[in-house]
Parts: sequence; structure tokens; C-alpha cells
Amino acid sequence: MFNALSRQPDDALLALIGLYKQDPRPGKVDLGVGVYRDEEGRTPVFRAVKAAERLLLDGQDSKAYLGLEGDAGYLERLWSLVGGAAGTKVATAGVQTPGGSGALRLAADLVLRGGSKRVLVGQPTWPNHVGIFAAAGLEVVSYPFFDTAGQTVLFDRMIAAFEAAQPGDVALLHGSCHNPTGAPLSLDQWKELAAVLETRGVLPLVDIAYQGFGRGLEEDSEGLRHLIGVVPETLVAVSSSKSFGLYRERTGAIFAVAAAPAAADLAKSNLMALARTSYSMPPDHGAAVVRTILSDAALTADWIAELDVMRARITGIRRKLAAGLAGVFPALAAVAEQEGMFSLLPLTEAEVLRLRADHAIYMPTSGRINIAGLKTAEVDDVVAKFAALR
Ligand SMILES: Cc1ncc(COP(=O)(O)O)c(C=O)c1O
Repeated sequence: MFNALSRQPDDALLALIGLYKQDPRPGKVDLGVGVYRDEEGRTPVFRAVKAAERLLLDGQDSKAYLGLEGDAGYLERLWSLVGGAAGTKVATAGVQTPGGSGALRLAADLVLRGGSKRVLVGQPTWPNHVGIFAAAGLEVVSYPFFDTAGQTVLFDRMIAAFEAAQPGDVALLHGSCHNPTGAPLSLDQWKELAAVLETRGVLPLVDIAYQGFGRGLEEDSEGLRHLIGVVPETLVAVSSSKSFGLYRERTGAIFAVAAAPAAADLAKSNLMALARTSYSMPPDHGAAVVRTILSDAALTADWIAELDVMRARITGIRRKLAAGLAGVFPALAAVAEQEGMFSLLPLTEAEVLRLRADHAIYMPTSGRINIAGLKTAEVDDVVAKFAALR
């Protein structure tokens, strides 16, 4: 039976991590993997996570049964972080998932059950969006989102694509910190978008995987908060893996937001049934850590303080890099205005490979870079190597 299988292509980003590891050159730079790193190149465990883990260890005797929904305290507190005051004005039901990826997969399975056949994703988007939705059996259709050469959001073309969508179509949107472009939508653009989706009967599926890394915890879900007040139903896939530094736990949740509690409950009953036949119950530890932090004012304040430091570091490097690169690619001045860890550079595949071969600067051939992978002291040198390309 196994011999009847055909070999699958390696995941491009995971393969890149392997290449980087094998490179013996000192001073190599990894702009590929989408993980936060500090000035020492480490991915720190948040102080609040360490404290929460100590508290959890002390109470471990009572750990037995969890259930399909997961940790109710995690879901409640996470939703209050994501939805804010707007989230209290709508009916919401959540299910804890293995990472944001698990949330996206459950969302895809749910909309298929609900009768949707198509999901519209921006061009470009996180490549695994396409993988997850296609694997679930949805037809994946692209809408224009970003012009890499000009570093601009193709907002009018995006709106035109939604105006031409069918009722029941699903629109995948990034809540903030767009992966791979870093390009934000303004609140006015979210307002226009929400109105079009509402008119066309298109269901938004909002992926929010980097809350706190963009402009701030509140600001990073500002568009989503507006949207849920306008459209009758929204799905929100949340990842806590990055915002709480739980990369090895992969913690997330899917929230179904509806105009009335009965509809949200129906969605939840189906999400739990789908989870049962997929992975059964979600792993607990990451969600318990997040719940413990968000249940304690001092731990929450400390988590936010550390997140603020990370965001400030990303913003500083972003500005420095953008100022340097603008001399080579004038459009890249816009990188300074983007948010989160990622930006997409207008490099050819040959240029990406040259940077890798000649200078040990690693990024995927798409040209997506992780700003947080760069140390402040490396920026000038990296800019000089980009300049030598043209
Ligand atoms: C845009 C986006 N959505 C979702 C995810 C998945 O999150 P998780 O790692 O929690 O599965 C990622 C992770 O890379 C991502 O970049």
C-alpha cells in the first residue's frame, strides 16, 4: 500500500529551515522562519508563561477530563481579548483547537457542512491557507490583495472581487499583521469591506494569528471588531501560538459569531462534532497557560509589557531596514508603514538564491522576510548586500 503513494513536495519553509541549519558560515541570517527572535537570536519564553506553568504544576492533581470544547476559561478570556467591547454585543461560541491551523481546518469543515463551496483568499496569503482549505474540499479562489513591486494594497480590486462573489462564499481575511505582506487595512477600508460582505451575503473568516505584534493589542483587532457588528455571521480563527510564544504548544480557537445565540450554538455543536471525528479533544497545556495568564491581572500586565517590548523592537528594525532599502527599491520605504513580523520584498527568485548562496541570507523564494529575524547590528550589512543585487 505505501508503495502506491506518490512523494509529496517538502514544505518550502520547513525545507528552508533545514538548509539554514546546515549552513556552516558564521554570520548567516535567517529571515525565513516566522518566529519572533530577540537581539540575541533567541525566541524567549514569556516571563508570564513561566509563572503560569509553575502555578499549573502546583495544581496538577485535578487534571483529568477536558471535553470537546476545551478550556472554557481560555475561550472566554481569549474572546474578550480579541472581540473587546464589540464582542459582548454579539452571540459567540468558541471551541479550543490545536493552533490557529486547527481552527482554520474546523472552519473549512464547518462552512462545507453549511453549504459553502468556495473560499476566496487574497493573493498573496499564507500558503497553508490554500493547503488547508483545499484539503478540506473547498474550491479556493484568489482575490487581488497586494502589489509587491509598488508595496500597495489593491483595495479597489479586492472590493470588486467581493462585489462579484456569490452569497454563501467565504472570504478569508487577515485580522492584522498580514502574512506575508505586513500590509494593514485602515479602519475606513474595513468599514467599506464589511459593508460589501454584508450586502453580498459573503461570510468572513478572519484569521488573527499575531495579535499584539502590529500596532497594539486593541488596534490589531480593530477591523474585526467593526466587522462583527455589521455582518450577520463571522468565523474567527485565533492562534495563541505566537502572541503567547507557545510555538511548541500550538494553541488556538475557532469562534462562531452570530446575530442570535441559537445560531452560534448550532455552529458550536457542529464544530465539536467535527473536532470529535478529527482529533477528538484539544491538547490542554497551552490553553491552560493562556487562561492562567489572562485570569491574573499582574501576569496579564507582565505579558503585555513583554509583548510591547517585542513590538517596539520589530518596529525599530522595520524602520531602519525600510530607510536603508528605500535607496535600492524606492517602493520599500512603505515597509516602515507596514505591521507585524513580515514584509514581502520584490526580489526575483534568482536574487533570493544569490543572497542565499553568496551571503548566507535566507528567505523563501517568494521574498517574504521575517523582520524579527534580523538583529539591529546586522541591518546595515544586509542592506548593503541587497544593494549589491541591483
Ligand atoms: C497567517 C497565519 N495564520 C495561522 C497560522 C497558524 O497558527 P498555528 O501555528 O497556531 O497553527 C499561522 C502560522 O504561521 C499564520 O501565519
